Amino acid sequence: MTMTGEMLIGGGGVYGKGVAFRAVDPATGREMEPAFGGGTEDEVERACALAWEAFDIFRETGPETRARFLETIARRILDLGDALVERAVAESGLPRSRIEGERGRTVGQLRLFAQVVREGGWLDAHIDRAQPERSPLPRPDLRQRHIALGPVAVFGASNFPLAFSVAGGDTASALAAGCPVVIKAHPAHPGTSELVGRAIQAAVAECRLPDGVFSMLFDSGHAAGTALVADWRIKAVGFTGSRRGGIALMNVAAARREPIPVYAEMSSVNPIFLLPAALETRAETLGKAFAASLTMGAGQFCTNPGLVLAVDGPGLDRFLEAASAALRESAAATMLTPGIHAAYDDGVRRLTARSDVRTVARGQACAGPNQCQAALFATDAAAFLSDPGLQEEVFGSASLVVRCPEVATMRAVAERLEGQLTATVHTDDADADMARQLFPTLERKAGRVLFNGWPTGVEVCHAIVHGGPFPATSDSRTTSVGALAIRRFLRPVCYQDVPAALLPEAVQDGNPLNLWRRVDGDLQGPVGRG
Ligand SMILES: NC(=O)C1=CN([C@@H]2O[C@H](COP(=O)(O)OP(=O)(O)OC[C@H]3O[C@@H](n4cnc5c(N)ncnc54)[C@H](OP(=O)(O)O)[C@@H]3O)[C@@H](O)[C@H]2O)C=CC1
Ligand SMILES: O=C(O)CCC(=O)C(=O)O
Repeated sequence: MTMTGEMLIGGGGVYGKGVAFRAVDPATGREMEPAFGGGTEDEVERACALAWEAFDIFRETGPETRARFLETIARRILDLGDALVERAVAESGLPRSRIEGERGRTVGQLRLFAQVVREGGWLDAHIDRAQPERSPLPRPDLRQRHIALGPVAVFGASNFPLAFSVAGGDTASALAAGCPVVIKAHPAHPGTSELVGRAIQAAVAECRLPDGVFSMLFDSGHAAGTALVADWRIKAVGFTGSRRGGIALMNVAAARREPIPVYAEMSSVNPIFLLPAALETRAETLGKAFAASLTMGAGQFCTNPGLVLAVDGPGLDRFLEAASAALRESAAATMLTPGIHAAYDDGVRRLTARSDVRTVARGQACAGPNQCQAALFATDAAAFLSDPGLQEEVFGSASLVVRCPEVATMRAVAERLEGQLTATVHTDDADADMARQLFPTLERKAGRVLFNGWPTGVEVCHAIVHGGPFPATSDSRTTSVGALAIRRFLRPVCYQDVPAALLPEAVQDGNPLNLWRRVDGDLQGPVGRG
């Protein structure tokens, strides 16, 4: 498949009339062909009009049709073969093995949502039958199911060119819910986006769905993305990126005549709590494993361990020695874009310049453009508690260790943290009481609490939560990874005394979709699915 630089509007390709841009290979700093035409409000208008036209038909497609559509997208992404992998490697600077793994995750995610759609639990069907004889008032017939919210705008993320981009988790979950998707591709990987977008477009045609189910826009500035979120036909937004970008889009969504939900995953430093007995027994192992988690993918994960809390003492010293030794050995790695690299260097410079922060170790020096040289810093709890600026994420392989005088201070620091995607505790048996005391705070602060592991690497499954209180996300009630993500794009509708002939299948008397349903308060299983 050749790249044209076109946006995909419904079934067609349109070369944008806005400012054109090219992808940059961050490993060489060189621009790549072709040039991609930036979108204008005309293309946003057309994509939204088509999505709206497609909405009523798409949301009422049966579970089997929608599941097959998701599986067809997965197959067509795999059919792109090496061309996709090579382009994604060149545009992101990420190693081939990582991109191949990410492709597997993307395809697995689409297939997981196919399974979720078929199973039907997302419809959450309830029936409370009429009680005409009830006194003092009769009860009407009431039935409830969930329906798709409407067309969804998805902003592709820079740091996952496949799994959080054009066919990533936001797109898969929105399509699974029955929402057409208009994606604003990330300008860091437009070629990868076009290839994947064309695979989705071909899947739409193969499954004979309306063209407007999927469109993809480019934007070389913020105008098209802003117009997309402001368009009345868009009913929700999925975003992964910076706090500034996420908040800007939340403000656009909130200022509309009809405000809409924005599910933005933004900023997290993912605190690691090293409890005393764990440090005592395995400080060296912890230090080495921490450095591996910190430097994975040049630290360009929102789950990167950017903050470490421990009680000051010999255990922490041993941890720092081991982590520093591993970091000093770590090669500098290419970052995703020149902009992300510049932001990283700025953040490191800011910390280095502070008198209350000590530079503990740096990774190997940069050997090419846009490289991340890992950095480990330390401060004390008093300094950390007195300056909220020390909580700010430095996106990349940088982390700050906070030395606490006692365990109670670790709790005090935990209480002052902003919302997080993850919180991790390293414990041994002798730490059990302290872990129990910390636990309620961590549950309040984070979407995922982990013990004796590292936060990088998110499992795509039913139980995962990749979310958390602000600023980790804009809405802590849900997740952007895993099966539960479909809920973001659904809303309940109640049908009161609606004639049988008009009732949707999910709440018809004969249970034609063979669902689990709650009928008059009792959970009833589908035939043959016990
Ligand atoms: N926590 C996390 O998961 C991640 C955090 N980041 C952070 O974000 C920084 C920049 O990376 P990037 O991925 O480009 O994230 P951004 O938030 O800058 O951009 C993400 C997407 O949103 C668009 N966008 C940003 N601001 C606006 C706005 N005001 N109005 C309309 N659209 C907007 C961007 O368009 P355009 O590119 O045209 O500006 C891009 O398509 C990193 O240095 C890092 O700090 C990045 C990735 C993941
Ligand atoms: O660590 C992961 O697998 C997911 C991380 C993520 O969502 C992100 O970095 O944006």
